[in-house]
Amino acid sequence: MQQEHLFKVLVIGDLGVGKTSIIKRYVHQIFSQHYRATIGVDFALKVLNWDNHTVIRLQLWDIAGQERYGNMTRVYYREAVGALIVFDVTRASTFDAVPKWKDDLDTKVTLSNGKPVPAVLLANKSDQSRDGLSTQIPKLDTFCKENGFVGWFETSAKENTNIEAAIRCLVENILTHEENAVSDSDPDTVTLSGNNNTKDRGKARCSACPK
Ligand SMILES: Nc1nc2c(ncn2[C@@H]2O[C@H](COP(=O)(O)OP(=O)(O)OP(=O)(O)O)[C@@H](O)[C@H]2O)c(=O)[nH]1
Repeated sequence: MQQEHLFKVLVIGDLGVGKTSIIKRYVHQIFSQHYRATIGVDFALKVLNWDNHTVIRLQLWDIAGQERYGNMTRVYYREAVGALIVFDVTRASTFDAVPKWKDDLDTKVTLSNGKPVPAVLLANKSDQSRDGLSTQIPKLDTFCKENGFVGWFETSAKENTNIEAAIRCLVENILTHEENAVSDSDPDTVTLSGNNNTKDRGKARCSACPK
């Protein structure tokens, strides 16, 4: 029997870190150097044929970086089941803002069982030099454990590095949470298996993926 899921996923992080570019690369396979700030929120939909009997509709919410200083995020975050938090490896201030974005997320939305929504950290623009962040990147495993991220990936929207892998990691974690939530009430739950094929390069860690 065919299973369908609709997952609302937030893409958040400071101004200009590459949120829109990551979504455009993932959904439309395009990249542009041209920067146009997102105002408020934008949306994109990606349909994934996850396996032979599972279709996933990913509703990606591209939230403007400037919203960190606004009050709208509570409205945007409602009913989200996962998040990508993005920083720019060329600007340390965008990494310093990551715990603020994570706090914002965790205080404004939780899963139906009260647990935090799974979040994956993206170190974007990995095609550029890491400037002030060269000492932090090797410590991202520890940073993720301390800040409650399920995994992290060095990504490049420009070169299409690790974006599919990062989103697959997030979806695997969302599915795991869903299974746990359903199996609490339904002992006949079917276990889903993810697709782990990847050609992506770059450093990464995902708690739901085989090591
Ligand atoms: N070199 C490089 N540039 C990138 C990458 N991703 C995004 N950019 C550039 O960074 C700039 C900002 O990208 P956006 O995707 O608009 O950033 P954003 O996070 O959506 O910005 P806001 O909507 O203002 O929050 C653009 O000029 C992009 O071309 C990347 O992986 N590598």
